[in-house]
Amino acid sequence: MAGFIMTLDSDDDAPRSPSPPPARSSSSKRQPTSAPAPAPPAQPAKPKKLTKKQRQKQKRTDVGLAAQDAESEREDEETTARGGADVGKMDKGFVFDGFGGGFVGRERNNVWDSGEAYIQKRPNAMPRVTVDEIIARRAPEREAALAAAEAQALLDESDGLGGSDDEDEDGEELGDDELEAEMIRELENGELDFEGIDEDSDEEGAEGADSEDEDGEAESYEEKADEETVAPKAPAKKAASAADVENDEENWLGIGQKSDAEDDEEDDEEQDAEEDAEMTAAPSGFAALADVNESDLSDASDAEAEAAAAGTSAADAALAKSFFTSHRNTSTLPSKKPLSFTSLPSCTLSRQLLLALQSLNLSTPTPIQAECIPLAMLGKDIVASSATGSGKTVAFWVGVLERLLHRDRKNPMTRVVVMTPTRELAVQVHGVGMALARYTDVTFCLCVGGLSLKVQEAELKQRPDVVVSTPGRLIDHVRNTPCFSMDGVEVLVLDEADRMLEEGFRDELEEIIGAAPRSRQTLLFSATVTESVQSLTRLSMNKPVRVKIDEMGAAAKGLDQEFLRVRGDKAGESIELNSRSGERHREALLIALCTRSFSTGRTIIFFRSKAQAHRMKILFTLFGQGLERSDELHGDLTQEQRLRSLKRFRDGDVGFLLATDLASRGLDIKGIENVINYEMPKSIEIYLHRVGRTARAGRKGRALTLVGESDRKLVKLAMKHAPPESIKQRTIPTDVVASVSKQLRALDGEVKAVVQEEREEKEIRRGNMEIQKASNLLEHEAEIKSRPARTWFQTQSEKNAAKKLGKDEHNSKFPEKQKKRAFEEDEEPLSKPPKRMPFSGLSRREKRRKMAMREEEEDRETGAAREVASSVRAAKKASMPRKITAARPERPAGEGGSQHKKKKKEKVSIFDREMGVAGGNGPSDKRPGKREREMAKGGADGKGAKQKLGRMGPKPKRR
Ligand SMILES: Nc1ncnc2c1ncn2[C@@H]1O[C@H](COP(=O)(O)OP(=O)(O)OP(=O)(O)O)[C@@H](O)[C@H]1O
Repeated sequence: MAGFIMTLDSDDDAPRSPSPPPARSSSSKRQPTSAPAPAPPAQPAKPKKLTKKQRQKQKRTDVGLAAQDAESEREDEETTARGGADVGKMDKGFVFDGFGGGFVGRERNNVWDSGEAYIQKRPNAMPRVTVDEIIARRAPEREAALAAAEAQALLDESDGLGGSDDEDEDGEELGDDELEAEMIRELENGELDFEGIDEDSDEEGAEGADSEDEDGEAESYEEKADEETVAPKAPAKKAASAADVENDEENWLGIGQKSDAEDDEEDDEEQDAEEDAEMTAAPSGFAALADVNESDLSDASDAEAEAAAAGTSAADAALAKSFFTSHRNTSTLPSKKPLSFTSLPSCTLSRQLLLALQSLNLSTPTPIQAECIPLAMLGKDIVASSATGSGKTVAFWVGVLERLLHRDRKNPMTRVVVMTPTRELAVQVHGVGMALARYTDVTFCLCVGGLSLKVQEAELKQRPDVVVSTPGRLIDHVRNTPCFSMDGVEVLVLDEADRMLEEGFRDELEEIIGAAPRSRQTLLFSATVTESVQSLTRLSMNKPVRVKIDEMGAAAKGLDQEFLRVRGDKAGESIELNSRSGERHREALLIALCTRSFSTGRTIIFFRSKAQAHRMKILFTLFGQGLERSDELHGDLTQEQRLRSLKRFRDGDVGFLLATDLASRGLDIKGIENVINYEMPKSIEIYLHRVGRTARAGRKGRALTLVGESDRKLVKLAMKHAPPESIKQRTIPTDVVASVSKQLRALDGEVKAVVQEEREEKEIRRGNMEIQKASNLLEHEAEIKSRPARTWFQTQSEKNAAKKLGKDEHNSKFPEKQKKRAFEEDEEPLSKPPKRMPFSGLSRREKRRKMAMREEEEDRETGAAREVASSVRAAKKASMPRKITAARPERPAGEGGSQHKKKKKEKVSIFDREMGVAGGNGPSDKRPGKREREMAKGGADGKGAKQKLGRMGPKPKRR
């Protein structure tokens, strides 16, 4: 991680006036203090000899003046810059006065880099080979293959066989080309969705770089697109359906259409007929969204959907009334003059914090800040929500830090815990806190998974005032780090609170709440705070104040939302219904978009699964044309890789970040201009958080979502809270997608080869790890064994169950068909039926039975190995010191068996025993089994029996 630079305490724009010491991470005396600006050479009129003390005083004054001058100059520059067009407007008259969109950048501190100090240093660890490296490694091979293919094509052409692909290629190739040709035919016939570009996308089309020739070809695409829009190429017999599709395309978002009662009546019959047709014949797919009001989305279901999205019901509303302390936003009243951080109502911020805010170019509080800071300083519990990018992080930090400035310094302990759902967000929040506390003596520790436990333990020993953490690592420290406890916690902050209250975090949250004192202050922040009081009651809050700035479901003000409709490969078929070909089309669409309309600026692309994001990274790199400037961000990477990806994206080294929902919440990266959703998540919350990565802090941004038929409800919800002019429909020219699709198909072999190499690399790495582990164990056995085992509050199965629950909850927000769509790396030709899993289609019971049988078979096969293992176990047990107990009378032979046997023996009546009956309930004289006979032979102490048992091999599994 040599690339990481700690610039947190760089003094680039820190005021040079005398200031309190900078905030530090508890172990980090590592931060150098701000260097004073060089003093200008003093030119006294009459040189006069000064004493040492006077000289020092003079120097200090000069430095102070110089710093003040520099500061005021900088302020002038900033004021000019702020007047520029870059400053966006927020509702309720608020205008972001800073540059916004990131505490990172030229003049800001790289708050993200605060995680660098915690990166785990494993000198012996084998480095992971990235996709880029593998593809670079394979470059010569690939070039050779391409050259060979070209030569072959030339040869074929000269032989007169090259005219038709269908005739001259071998079987496999022919199949692919046939499919390709068919697809192009369908596209041309209007059966597929990729229609001509519309007016909205003209501009972008012109900007876009093309696949082969950056300028010329892009223009020609555009021309074609225009032609297609005006007069779509379609065979005569298809003309009618193509026109239908065209109409459908034109109004499917319903922009500018009103659901008037009159129109309703007129349209009703038509719609009914359409709906019927949709239900019976091949559905026309994505019926115009303009009709959504009248068709399947009735007002009632609308309200339902919204209530579901907001998590509310009438009962909830009543409960909420009694649960919350009523609060009226005062800072957003129309009559109210714009506030500043120095004139917040009923609170005065300390100088240190004001200086820090100023150094971050923050002078006017956003509405959420103006409301929450005074309440937080009063020690109130808060449940706060406002749109993405509206400054919630500063809103909680300022109040918390202000309270900390009045702490009892003689009694150091962790008083504030801030929790976030993801590690990256924790790094960011920690960085912002450090930046705001730079002129205070407040100490911090970042405790997140994937980063060094040792560094964290060392810092926790120093009793930092603030711990920023993810839930899992926090619990780990509470249980296993002796010097850390949550007994002194006075403030608990849950950032992205609604996510933290989801099932996946439920148990962990309960554990943390249980560990913190009841008297603490609890602050909950999110753009989509849950309205369900039920889940909030779990946090045992004390009459919280509900601060709500924006409507639930509202996206950031400067956001343009575009939707690109995706259909399946047959007319009217939704993309979800034919997964594999559907996936191919989406891939082609995405690549076409990224090479044309989204080729400039920074774009974050969201995928539902890690596999999808990774596959797309391979495709992007192989496809080239600017797409190789991309990185992936998901849970399959190491923490170091994750942070590095973010850094490269932030610094503009890569233009595309291919991410999972890991990056959907909270991340504040300056300069993200575009967000693309590879598919629509099935919840408005996830959608809002994803698209909220752009258009932050009053800036402009663009979000594009590929939508299928089943996404209609959500598209409508997204449209509901957005101004109509911010909603756009995008289409891509048919031939562009077809051409991309063809190129992607040509890459299939290479993709497989890369995946194979990755697999091999992984195996090698795993093998090396095992060797490393074994040699560590041999070398440091005593030390390793003497370490106390780390404990966890759940058993492994409980942990797995909780994990699964969380996953299920997240997945439930995607359509059923998409859930199964996880792309298989070893993809089969489209014509083949999907691969069936073993035992798929069987009932659960039958499946279990079959699995048990298979296990048994395996057991039998590996019987020899098991026998050895169990003999070793038995020998070990035998060599263990025995418990010293009072001597027992020797049992008669055959009675020293297992617990199970003992129980059986207990049932034998005294009468039977005296009569010498071997066992059983009656005098039936059941013949002793093989085990009993072995035991009887083994002697009274049972030792021999155990050894024999080992030799006998594993006990057969119960059916
Ligand atoms: N008072 C302010 N004036 C100007 N810019 C601000 C102000 N407060 C915060 N910002 C800027 O707003 C950006 C977004 O802030 P922040 O990350 O806190 O948003 P958020 O509301 O937490 O978003 P999300 O819901 O996505 O987590 C930051 O980059 C910051 O620079």
